[in-house]
Amino acid sequence: ILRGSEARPHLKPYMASLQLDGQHVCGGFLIAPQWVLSAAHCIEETHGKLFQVLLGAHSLTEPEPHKRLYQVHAQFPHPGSNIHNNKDDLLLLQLEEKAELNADVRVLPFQREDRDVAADTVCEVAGWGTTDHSGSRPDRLQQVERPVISRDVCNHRTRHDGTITRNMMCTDSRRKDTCKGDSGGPLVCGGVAEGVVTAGSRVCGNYKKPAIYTRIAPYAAWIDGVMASADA
Ligand SMILES: O=C(O)c1[nH]c2ccc(F)cc2c1NC(=O)[C@H]1C[C@@H]1c1ccccc1
Repeated sequence: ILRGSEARPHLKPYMASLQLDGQHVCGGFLIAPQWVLSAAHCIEETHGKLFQVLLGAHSLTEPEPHKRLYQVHAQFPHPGSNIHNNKDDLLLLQLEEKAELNADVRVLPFQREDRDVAADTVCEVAGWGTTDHSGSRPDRLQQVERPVISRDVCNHRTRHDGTITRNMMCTDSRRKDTCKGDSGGPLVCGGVAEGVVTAGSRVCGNYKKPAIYTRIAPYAAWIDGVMASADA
Protein backbone atom coordinates (compact mmCIF):
# COMPACT_ATOMS: atom_id res chain seq x y z
CA ILE A 1 0.00 0.00 0.00
CA LEU A 2 1.53 3.32 -1.12
CA ARG A 3 0.92 6.43 1.00
CA GLY A 4 -1.70 4.75 3.19
CA SER A 5 -1.68 4.38 6.96
CA GLU A 6 -1.36 1.59 9.49
CA ALA A 7 -4.71 -0.18 9.87
CA ARG A 8 -6.35 -0.23 13.28
CA PRO A 9 -5.15 -3.60 14.63
CA HIS A 10 -7.60 -6.46 14.01
CA LEU A 11 -10.35 -4.21 12.63
CA LYS A 12 -10.07 -6.06 9.32
CA PRO A 13 -10.37 -9.58 10.77
CA TYR A 14 -11.02 -11.08 7.32
CA MET A 15 -7.50 -10.26 6.05
CA ALA A 16 -5.19 -13.15 5.19
CA SER A 17 -1.48 -13.27 4.40
CA LEU A 18 -0.56 -15.99 1.87
CA GLN A 19 2.91 -17.19 2.77
CA LEU A 20 5.64 -19.42 1.42
CA ASP A 21 8.45 -20.46 3.77
CA GLY A 22 7.33 -17.80 6.25
CA GLN A 23 7.39 -15.00 3.67
CA HIS A 24 4.29 -12.91 2.77
CA VAL A 25 3.56 -13.32 -0.97
CA CYS A 26 0.01 -12.06 -1.47
CA GLY A 27 -3.07 -10.94 0.38
CA GLY A 28 -6.39 -12.74 0.57
CA PHE A 29 -9.53 -12.76 2.66
CA LEU A 30 -11.82 -15.19 4.47
CA ILE A 31 -15.08 -15.74 2.56
CA ALA A 32 -16.17 -18.81 4.61
CA PRO A 33 -14.70 -20.58 7.66
CA GLN A 34 -12.62 -22.95 5.51
CA TRP A 35 -12.13 -20.77 2.41
CA VAL A 36 -9.88 -17.84 1.44
CA LEU A 37 -10.22 -15.85 -1.81
CA SER A 38 -7.09 -14.40 -3.44
CA ALA A 39 -5.57 -13.80 -6.90
CA ALA A 40 -4.55 -16.60 -9.29
CA HIS A 41 -1.28 -14.91 -10.40
CA CYS A 42 0.01 -15.35 -6.85
CA ILE A 43 0.63 -19.07 -7.43
CA GLU A 44 2.83 -18.43 -10.49
CA GLU A 45 6.12 -18.79 -8.65
CA THR A 46 5.14 -21.29 -5.96
CA HIS A 47 6.58 -24.18 -8.03
CA GLY A 48 3.83 -26.49 -6.88
CA LYS A 49 4.29 -25.70 -3.17
CA LEU A 50 1.10 -24.94 -1.23
CA PHE A 51 0.71 -21.63 0.57
CA GLN A 52 0.29 -21.31 4.27
CA VAL A 53 -2.42 -18.82 5.30
CA LEU A 54 -1.92 -16.47 8.25
CA LEU A 55 -5.18 -15.33 9.86
CA GLY A 56 -5.88 -13.05 12.83
CA ALA A 57 -2.70 -11.02 12.24
CA HIS A 58 -1.85 -7.34 12.35
CA SER A 59 1.94 -7.73 12.62
CA LEU A 60 3.52 -10.39 10.42
CA THR A 61 6.17 -11.15 13.07
CA GLU A 62 4.94 -10.29 16.58
CA PRO A 63 2.95 -12.82 18.66
CA GLU A 64 -0.74 -11.83 18.77
CA PRO A 65 -3.64 -13.48 20.65
CA HIS A 66 -5.60 -14.96 17.70
CA LYS A 67 -2.85 -15.17 15.09
CA ARG A 68 -2.69 -18.60 13.49
CA LEU A 69 -1.04 -20.13 10.44
CA TYR A 70 -3.26 -22.57 8.52
CA GLN A 71 -2.15 -25.22 6.08
CA VAL A 72 -3.88 -25.20 2.71
CA HIS A 73 -5.68 -28.43 1.76
CA ALA A 74 -6.28 -27.48 -1.89
CA GLN A 75 -5.82 -24.49 -4.23
CA PHE A 76 -8.30 -23.71 -7.05
CA PRO A 77 -7.12 -21.06 -9.53
CA HIS A 78 -9.97 -19.96 -11.82
CA PRO A 79 -9.80 -22.08 -15.01
CA GLY A 80 -9.75 -18.94 -17.17
CA SER A 81 -6.75 -17.40 -15.37
CA ASN A 82 -3.45 -17.27 -17.26
CA ILE A 83 -0.04 -15.62 -17.08
CA HIS A 84 -0.59 -13.38 -20.10
CA ASN A 85 -3.38 -11.13 -18.79
CA ASN A 86 -5.52 -10.20 -15.82
CA LYS A 87 -8.56 -12.26 -16.87
CA ASP A 88 -10.30 -14.41 -14.20
CA ASP A 89 -7.47 -13.61 -11.76
CA LEU A 90 -9.05 -15.42 -8.80
CA LEU A 91 -7.74 -18.17 -6.51
CA LEU A 92 -9.77 -20.15 -3.95
CA LEU A 93 -7.85 -21.76 -1.10
CA GLN A 94 -9.41 -24.50 1.01
CA LEU A 95 -7.87 -24.47 4.48
CA GLU A 96 -6.98 -27.81 6.02
CA GLU A 97 -9.67 -27.16 8.66
CA LYS A 98 -12.33 -24.55 9.42
CA ALA A 99 -10.70 -21.42 10.82
CA GLU A 100 -11.51 -20.72 14.44
CA LEU A 101 -13.66 -17.54 14.21
CA ASN A 102 -13.22 -14.89 16.89
CA ALA A 103 -12.82 -11.09 17.30
CA ASP A 104 -9.69 -11.15 15.11
CA VAL A 105 -10.81 -13.78 12.56
CA ARG A 106 -14.05 -13.15 10.72
CA VAL A 107 -15.62 -13.81 7.33
CA LEU A 108 -16.19 -10.86 4.94
CA PRO A 109 -19.31 -11.03 2.75
CA PHE A 110 -18.77 -10.48 -0.96
CA GLN A 111 -21.07 -8.75 -3.47
CA ARG A 112 -23.36 -11.15 -5.29
CA GLU A 113 -25.34 -8.59 -7.28
CA ASP A 114 -23.62 -8.09 -10.65
CA ARG A 115 -23.86 -4.30 -10.93
CA ASP A 116 -20.97 -1.82 -11.24
CA VAL A 117 -19.98 0.18 -8.16
CA ALA A 118 -20.66 3.82 -9.05
CA ALA A 119 -17.68 5.96 -10.05
CA ASP A 120 -16.38 8.18 -7.22
CA THR A 121 -17.53 5.66 -4.58
CA VAL A 122 -14.78 5.67 -1.95
CA CYS A 123 -13.69 2.13 -1.09
CA GLU A 124 -10.86 0.85 1.06
CA VAL A 125 -8.12 -1.69 0.49
CA ALA A 126 -5.57 -3.12 2.92
CA GLY A 127 -2.43 -5.23 2.68
CA TRP A 128 1.14 -6.01 3.66
CA GLY A 129 2.41 -5.01 0.20
CA THR A 130 5.18 -2.56 -0.61
CA THR A 131 4.83 0.90 0.98
CA ASP A 132 7.29 2.92 -1.11
CA HIS A 133 9.13 2.93 -4.43
CA SER A 134 12.18 1.26 -2.95
CA GLY A 135 9.97 -1.78 -2.23
CA SER A 136 9.90 -1.51 1.58
CA ARG A 137 7.84 -4.28 3.14
CA PRO A 138 5.71 -3.37 6.19
CA ASP A 139 5.45 -5.59 9.20
CA ARG A 140 1.99 -4.28 10.11
CA LEU A 141 -1.16 -4.17 8.00
CA GLN A 142 -1.59 -0.94 6.00
CA GLN A 143 -4.78 0.49 4.50
CA VAL A 144 -5.82 3.21 2.08
CA GLU A 145 -9.09 4.68 0.77
CA ARG A 146 -9.46 5.03 -2.99
CA PRO A 147 -12.26 6.31 -5.26
CA VAL A 148 -13.67 4.01 -7.96
CA ILE A 149 -13.17 5.30 -11.51
CA SER A 150 -15.48 4.36 -14.38
CA ARG A 151 -14.55 1.59 -16.78
CA ASP A 152 -14.66 4.10 -19.64
CA VAL A 153 -12.06 6.34 -17.99
CA CYS A 154 -9.97 3.30 -17.00
CA ASN A 155 -10.12 1.99 -20.58
CA HIS A 156 -8.97 5.26 -22.10
CA ARG A 157 -6.12 4.94 -24.60
CA THR A 158 -3.77 6.74 -22.16
CA ARG A 159 -4.80 4.47 -19.24
CA HIS A 160 -5.43 0.72 -19.67
CA ASP A 161 -6.42 1.13 -23.33
CA GLY A 162 -9.47 -1.11 -23.58
CA THR A 163 -8.14 -4.07 -21.53
CA ILE A 164 -10.59 -3.59 -18.62
CA THR A 165 -13.43 -6.09 -19.10
CA ARG A 166 -16.86 -5.94 -17.45
CA ASN A 167 -15.44 -8.43 -14.89
CA MET A 168 -12.88 -5.84 -13.73
CA MET A 169 -13.05 -2.47 -12.01
CA CYS A 170 -10.54 0.32 -11.30
CA THR A 171 -9.63 2.82 -8.62
CA ASP A 172 -7.68 6.05 -8.91
CA SER A 173 -3.94 5.49 -8.50
CA ARG A 174 -2.74 9.10 -8.12
CA ARG A 175 -0.18 8.86 -5.33
CA LYS A 176 -2.18 6.60 -2.98
CA ASP A 177 -2.41 3.08 -4.40
CA THR A 178 -2.12 -0.68 -3.95
CA CYS A 179 1.23 -2.23 -4.87
CA LYS A 180 3.13 -5.52 -5.11
CA GLY A 181 2.18 -7.82 -2.25
CA ASP A 182 -1.30 -6.30 -1.85
CA SER A 183 -2.67 -8.52 -4.63
CA GLY A 184 -5.37 -10.93 -3.63
CA GLY A 185 -6.73 -8.58 -0.99
CA PRO A 186 -10.32 -7.27 -1.06
CA LEU A 187 -11.55 -3.89 -2.27
CA VAL A 188 -14.20 -3.15 0.37
CA CYS A 189 -17.01 -0.70 -0.46
CA GLY A 190 -19.70 -0.16 2.16
CA GLY A 191 -18.50 -3.15 4.19
CA VAL A 192 -18.81 -5.60 1.29
CA ALA A 193 -15.98 -7.06 -0.81
CA GLU A 194 -16.57 -5.82 -4.37
CA GLY A 195 -13.20 -6.68 -5.90
CA VAL A 196 -9.91 -8.56 -5.53
CA VAL A 197 -6.61 -6.74 -6.19
CA THR A 198 -5.24 -8.23 -9.44
CA ALA A 199 -1.74 -9.70 -9.22
CA GLY A 200 -0.41 -8.93 -12.65
CA SER A 201 2.74 -6.82 -12.47
CA ARG A 202 1.74 -3.18 -12.60
CA VAL A 203 3.37 0.17 -11.86
CA CYS A 204 2.05 1.64 -8.57
CA GLY A 205 1.16 5.21 -7.68
CA ASN A 206 1.03 6.48 -11.25
CA TYR A 207 -2.29 8.17 -12.10
CA LYS A 208 -1.96 6.97 -15.71
CA LYS A 209 -2.19 3.33 -14.59
CA PRO A 210 -5.22 2.97 -12.28
CA ALA A 211 -5.37 -0.03 -9.92
CA ILE A 212 -7.24 -3.01 -11.38
CA TYR A 213 -9.49 -5.38 -9.44
CA THR A 214 -11.35 -8.53 -10.41
CA ARG A 215 -15.04 -7.87 -9.68
CA ILE A 216 -16.36 -10.68 -7.46
CA ALA A 217 -20.12 -10.69 -8.30
CA PRO A 218 -19.66 -12.21 -11.80
CA TYR A 219 -17.87 -15.17 -10.15
CA ALA A 220 -20.34 -15.90 -7.35
CA ALA A 221 -21.57 -19.09 -9.07
CA TRP A 222 -18.00 -20.34 -9.63
CA ILE A 223 -17.09 -19.62 -5.99
CA ASP A 224 -20.22 -21.40 -4.69
CA GLY A 225 -19.62 -24.33 -7.03
CA VAL A 226 -16.03 -24.90 -5.92
CA MET A 227 -16.94 -24.59 -2.22
CA ALA A 228 -19.85 -27.01 -2.62
CA SER A 229 -17.93 -29.61 -4.67
CA ALA A 230 -14.78 -29.63 -2.55
CA ASP A 231 -16.72 -30.26 0.66
CA ALA A 232 -18.68 -33.18 -0.84
O1 LIG B 1 1.64 -8.81 -5.34
C1 LIG B 1 1.59 -9.09 -6.55
O2 LIG B 1 1.05 -8.39 -7.44
C2 LIG B 1 2.20 -10.34 -6.99
N1 LIG B 1 1.95 -10.86 -8.20
C3 LIG B 1 2.67 -12.01 -8.28
C4 LIG B 1 2.80 -12.94 -9.30
C5 LIG B 1 3.61 -14.04 -9.13
C6 LIG B 1 4.27 -14.19 -7.91
F1 LIG B 1 5.04 -15.28 -7.76
C7 LIG B 1 4.17 -13.30 -6.87
C8 LIG B 1 3.37 -12.21 -7.08
C9 LIG B 1 3.06 -11.12 -6.26
N2 LIG B 1 3.51 -10.86 -4.97
C10 LIG B 1 4.84 -10.62 -4.75
O3 LIG B 1 5.66 -10.52 -5.65
C11 LIG B 1 5.26 -10.46 -3.35
C12 LIG B 1 6.58 -11.00 -2.93
C13 LIG B 1 6.29 -9.55 -2.98
C14 LIG B 1 6.07 -8.76 -1.77
C15 LIG B 1 5.91 -7.42 -1.89
C16 LIG B 1 5.72 -6.66 -0.75
C17 LIG B 1 5.65 -7.25 0.51
C18 LIG B 1 5.79 -8.63 0.59
C19 LIG B 1 5.98 -9.39 -0.54
